[in-house]
Amino acid sequence: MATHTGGLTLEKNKGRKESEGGGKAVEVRGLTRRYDDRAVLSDLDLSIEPGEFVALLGKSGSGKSTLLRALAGLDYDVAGEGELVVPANVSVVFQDSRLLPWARVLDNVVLGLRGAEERGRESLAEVGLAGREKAWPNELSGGEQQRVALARSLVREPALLLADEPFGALDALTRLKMHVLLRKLCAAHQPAVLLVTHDVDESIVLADRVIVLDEGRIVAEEAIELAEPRSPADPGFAAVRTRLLDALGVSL
Ligand SMILES: Nc1ncnc2c1ncn2[C@@H]1O[C@H](COP(=O)(O)OP(=O)(O)OP(=O)(O)O)[C@@H](O)[C@H]1O
Repeated sequence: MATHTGGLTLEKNKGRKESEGGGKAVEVRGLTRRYDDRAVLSDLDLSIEPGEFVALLGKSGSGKSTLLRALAGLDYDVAGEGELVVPANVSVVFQDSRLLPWARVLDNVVLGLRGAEERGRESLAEVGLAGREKAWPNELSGGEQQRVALARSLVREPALLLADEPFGALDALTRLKMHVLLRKLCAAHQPAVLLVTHDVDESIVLADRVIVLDEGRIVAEEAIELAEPRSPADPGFAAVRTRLLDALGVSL
């Protein structure tokens, strides 16, 4: 649906198509997005393989969330061009869990899914919350609420998981535990993942590939091929970190 404001043509989810299976999990071609004539994504190309984990780093305002919203089908207030092909089944996790406060934990997980209670219980067990099905969201810690958000995403077996700083509000120790959990969940479910993060070490620990965005363009890309378990103590880890920080304009 197109609307007109101030001479710009705004079109909901312009150029976004659902793939018919097979091929890449994500294919972005020539994606440009503008707010008030200012391009925040410029002619961006990106593809993600099925099951591939891609982390997206970039300074504040570099366009990370704009890209994620475009992939999620949530950019209805922005002008632009380009083509995006994404799977039909996409789940999104945000920095805040966005649980419904009036629904119990299990109901949050299976909301909108028919006959999925057993799968919902299994998902909660997978994220370490067996026995908490009947709790209310406000009875859980921030980390536990994010676990529920992950269970709610994964119970839908998404072909693409989009995560916008999902651990950004958690303390350092909880964040490390969530890294271990997310790696385990991704190994089990194999979604393609695009994770937006400000945390360079988090990107290296989790991703198969790290991309750096600056002013709406990809300025660096690193395939992460480190020995497991990945450790910041590994000299290879430190070398990747230095290159990524350099791309982010931070010199040590
Ligand atoms: N609704 C909007 N109207 C106008 N400008 C916007 C709007 N949303 C985002 N922008 C601008 O687009 C640019 C990119 O924003 P975006 O949220 O994608 O950045 P980001 O890389 O995710 O930043 P952060 O790391 O701070 O979340 C910013 O300069 C922002 O001010």
